[in-house]
Amino acid sequence: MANYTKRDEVAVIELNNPPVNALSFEVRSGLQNALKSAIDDQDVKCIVIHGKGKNFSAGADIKEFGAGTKQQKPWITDACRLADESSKPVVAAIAGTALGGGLEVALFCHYRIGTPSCRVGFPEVQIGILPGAGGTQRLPRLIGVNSSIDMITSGRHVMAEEAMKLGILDKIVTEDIIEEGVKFAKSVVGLDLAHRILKNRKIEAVSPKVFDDEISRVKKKYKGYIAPLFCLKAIQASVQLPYDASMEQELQLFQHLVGSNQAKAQQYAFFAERTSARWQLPTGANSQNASPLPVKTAGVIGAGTMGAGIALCLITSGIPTVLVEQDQKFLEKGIKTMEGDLRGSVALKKMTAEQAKKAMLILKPSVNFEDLHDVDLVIEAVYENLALKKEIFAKLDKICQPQTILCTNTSSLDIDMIAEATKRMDKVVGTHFFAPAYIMKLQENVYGKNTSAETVATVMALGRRIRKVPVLVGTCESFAANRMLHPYVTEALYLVEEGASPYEVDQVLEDFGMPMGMFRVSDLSGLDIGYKVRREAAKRQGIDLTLGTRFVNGERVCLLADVLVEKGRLGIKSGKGWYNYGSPGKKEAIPDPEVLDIIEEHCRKFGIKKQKISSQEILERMQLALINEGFRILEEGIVSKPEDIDVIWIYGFGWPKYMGGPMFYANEMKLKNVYRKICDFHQKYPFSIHWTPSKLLARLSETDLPISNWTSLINSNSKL
Ligand SMILES: CC/C=C\C/C=C/C(=O)SCCNC(=O)CCNC(=O)[C@H](O)C(C)(C)COP(=O)(O)OP(=O)(O)OC[C@H]1O[C@@H](n2cnc3c(N)ncnc32)[C@H](O)[C@@H]1OP(=O)(O)O
Repeated sequence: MANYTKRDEVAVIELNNPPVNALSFEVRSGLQNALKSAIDDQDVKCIVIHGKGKNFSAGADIKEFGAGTKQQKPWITDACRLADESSKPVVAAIAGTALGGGLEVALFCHYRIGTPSCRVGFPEVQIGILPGAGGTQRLPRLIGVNSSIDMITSGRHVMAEEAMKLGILDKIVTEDIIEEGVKFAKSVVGLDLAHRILKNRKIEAVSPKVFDDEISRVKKKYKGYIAPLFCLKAIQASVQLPYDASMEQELQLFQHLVGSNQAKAQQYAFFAERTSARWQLPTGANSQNASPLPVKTAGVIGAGTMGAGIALCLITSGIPTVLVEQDQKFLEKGIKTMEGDLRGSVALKKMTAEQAKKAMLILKPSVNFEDLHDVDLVIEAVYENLALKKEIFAKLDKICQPQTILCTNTSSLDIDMIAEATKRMDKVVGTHFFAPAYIMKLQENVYGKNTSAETVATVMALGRRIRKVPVLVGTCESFAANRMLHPYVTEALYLVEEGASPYEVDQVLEDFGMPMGMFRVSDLSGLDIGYKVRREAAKRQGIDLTLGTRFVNGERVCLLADVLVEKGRLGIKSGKGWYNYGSPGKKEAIPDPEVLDIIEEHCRKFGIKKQKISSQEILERMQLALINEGFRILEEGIVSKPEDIDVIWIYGFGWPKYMGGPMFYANEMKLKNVYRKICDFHQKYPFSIHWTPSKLLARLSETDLPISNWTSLINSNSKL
C-alpha cells in the first residue's frame, strides 16, 4: 500500500510494502489514490514520494508476473500518469534502491533526489523482461540513447554519483531523505514544470546504424538471451515513434516477453538464488535460528591460483587478509597475479584505481603461519592432498584462537577427515570456490558431521559479503557440484567414442547456451589434473589404471583424455589438448584433425563401431545424465532442495539462466518424460552406473507436481 500524510503544504506519499516496497497491486492502487488526493487538495503545493524502510522500491512485484499472467490494473503507468499531469511539482526522494518499476515511478516525477548510497537501475533483463512502464521511453529522453542502451541492456545498478552525472538525479542529499525531499519540493514550487515532464522532451536523432551495431554487440555479449534484444527494439521505438505510439510498442514487447519461457526460467532463477540462501542442517538448525560469528579479519593459506583469487575476493570486500605461502617466490608470484587481476578490474571499470590500491593495502603477505594467530577465519587453499591438508589443520588448530573458523577449499576430500586433525571439529567447514575464484560466483559450502550451525551461518554470510552466491551441501565424494559434473563428462567421452566428434559435442552444448563446451572447459582446466585424480582414486581401490583399461568394477570407462595426456596434450597450457591452440597459453581453440585420428585409433583398438549421433541425442545424454545425478544428490539429502542444484549449475558452470538450471529444465520436460528416457538409456547402456534411475525421480515422476512442490514432498516423507 501507500501511506499519505501532509507536512504543511507538502503531501508525503510513502510506498509501503516490506521488505523492498515491490509495486504490488495494493501499492499501485495506493499510489494512484494518494496522488489523486494530493492533486485534489487545494492546500497541497507539492508532492514527495519515498519508500518506507531502506529502499525506495525494487520495482514491480515479480511474483505477480507468475507464468505470464497479466498484471491487475492499475498498472504503474496508470498510477503515475497523474504525476505527469500534475501542475504541482512531484519529487522522488530515493534512499536504498530504485529499480525497475521503482525507477519508472521516479521518472514520472518532475525531480529526483537521492542519498549518497542510493542505487538506480533497470535490472529487468535479468528476469527476462524489459522496463515496461515507460522506462525504455523516458530514460532516453533524460540521459540520451547511448547511456540508456547501456543501462537497460546490462541491467546494472548505477550508484548515486554516476546517476547524478548522467542526470538521473537532480541532487544528492546527506540528511534524512524525507526532510530533504520536503525541503527540495518546497524550493521548486512555482517553477515552470513543462521541461521537467519527460514525455514532453525531445529525443535526440540517432542513426539506425547505432541500433544495428548494438544488436550485434548484445547478441554476442548476452548470447541466447532475448530480453536485451527486445529492450533495443523498445528504445529504438522511442527514437522513431511519437511518445504515445512508442509507449504502446513498449507494452506490446513487454507482454511478449513476460509470457516467454525465458522470463519464466529467469524469474525462477531469481527466487531460486534466494531460496538457496535459506539453508538448513539435518539437525534442524537453519538460517533463521543460527547467527554468524563476526569476521573482521581473515587468512588464506596458499598463494596459487585459487588462494590468490580467494584472497582477492576478501580484500576487495574490505576484509583485511593475511596471505600465507611457505615459499617467498610463490608468494610473490601470487601477489603479481592479484595485482594483474586488479588491473583488469580497473580496465573493465569494475572498480577505480583508488579502490584497487586500497584493497592491496589490507593484504598482509607472509611466509609465517604464526601471522594467522589473530584472524577470525582461515581458508586453506593448497593442492588436493589429504595428508598435507591434515597437517595444515593440525598446525592451525594450535596457532589460531579457539573461536577461529577453519575452512578448506577442497573440491573432493572428506571434510570430516580433515576436521579430525583438529580439536575444533565444530569449527571446520568446506568453502569450495570455483576457478577463477575471483570471477566465478559460486561458493559451495560443505558441512561435516560435526560442523556447527554457527560455523555454517558464518561461511554463508561471508559468501554474500564477498559477492558470491553461497550454497550449502553435505559431504560426499566430490560434493554436489563436481559429483554432477562426473556423469556429464563421462557421457561426453562415450559420445566421442561412439561417433560424435568433440567439436560436435561442444557445439551442441554451446548452442544450448553453455558458455563453453565440455572439451574446451577440460582444455582450460588442464587434462593432466583429471589424469592424476583418476590414477590416485584407482590406486586407493587397488586398481592399476592403464590406457588398456575398459572396465573398472564392471563399469565402462573411457580413458581417451588420458591418451591425449600421454601424448603431451595437456590443454591450453601445453598449446594442445582436445583442440589446437597454436602455442601454450593462447585461447583460440581450433579443431585438430590429429585428435580425430587419435580417437579413430582408440576406437579401432577396442573394436568400437562408430555411428552418426544426432545433436538431440548428444544433448539428451549429457543433460539427463547430470539431471539423474542431481536427483540422487537430493535423494541422499546432500542438498536440501532442487533450487540448490540449479544455483550450483548457474553460478558454478554457467548453465544459462534462461534455462533455469538442470532441475528446472527437468521440470519443464515433465518428470515422467525425464524418467522414461533415463530408463531407456539405462537399458541401452547397462555398464554405465550413472544411468541407474534415481529412486526419488521415479517417485516424483508419478506425480505431476511442479518444482515448487518437490521440497515439501521430500521433507514430508510422504509416499509420493
Ligand atoms: C506493465 C509493466 C509492468 C512492469 C514493469 C516493471 C517491471 C519491474 O519492475 S520488474 C522488477 C525489477 N526489479 C528487480 O529485478 C529487482 C529485484 N530485487 C533485487 O535486485 C534485490 O532484491 C534488491 C537489490 C532490491 C535487494 O537486495 P537484498 O537486500 O539482497 O534483498 P533480497 O534480494 O534478499 O530481497 C529481499 C526479499 O524481497 C524479495 N524481492 C526483492 N525484489 C522483489 C521484487 N521486485 N518483487 C518481489 N519480491 C522481491 C526477495 O525475493 C526477498 O524475499 P525472499 O527472501 O522471501 O525471497
